[in-house]
Amino acid sequence: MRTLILASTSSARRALMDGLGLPYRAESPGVEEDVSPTLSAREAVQVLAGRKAKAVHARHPEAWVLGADQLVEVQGEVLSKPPDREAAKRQLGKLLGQTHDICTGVCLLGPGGHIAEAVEVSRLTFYPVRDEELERYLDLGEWQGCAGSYRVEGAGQALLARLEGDRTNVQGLPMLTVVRMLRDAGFPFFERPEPLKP
Ligand SMILES: Nc1nc2c(ncn2[C@H]2C[C@H](O)[C@@H](COP(=O)(O)OP(=O)(O)OP(=O)(O)O)O2)c(=O)[nH]1
Repeated sequence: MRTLILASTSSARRALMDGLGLPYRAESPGVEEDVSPTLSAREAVQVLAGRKAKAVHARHPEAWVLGADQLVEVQGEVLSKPPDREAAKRQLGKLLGQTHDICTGVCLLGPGGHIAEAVEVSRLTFYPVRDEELERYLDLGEWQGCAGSYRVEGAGQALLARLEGDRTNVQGLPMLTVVRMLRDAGFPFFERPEPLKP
């Protein structure tokens, strides 16, 4: 039985992997997420996804390891997870009434030097909303732990006027791409659980 490790502390990513039904476990990558400011969002998420996967794979070289990283890009500015409510208000102020890209880098490492990498971009357009509505959304706390300060599968979908691309990519893992990577690596799906030994 293959060992698959999700190199992530993200509950959103775990929820997406849980839905897939493949046996896996999660482990914190424990890496610094600083990158050169000269990198674009697409370049940065690829570098960071690889860094996270490599850190966990170095601890478990016989396992398969999936790492991911996500950033928002709006009018040339790159946004990550807001540290507090005020930062989340500033982020959403940049996104409301605008179109932005959310970029997720993924990296699958396996035994024997297997590596697969991809960057998936979804394009979202938000409604312009009044300040009092923005304050009410911020009060829900969906901004916490989310690049861009919104949850597309939560109340945040009320901000969403248009979405182009993989919706799961917005939540943290581009599942169409993740499934392709896992199939290309020969992962079996829908396996029956091994019978309990008497
Ligand atoms: N549930 C949900 N989460 C979102 C949404 N948009 C962004 N996120 C989350 C997914 C990721 O946990 C986070 C992006 O930040 P990172 O890529 O740095 O990952 P994070 O530090 O959370 O975990 P990791 O680095 O994988 O341990 O934002 C959304 O619409 N819904």
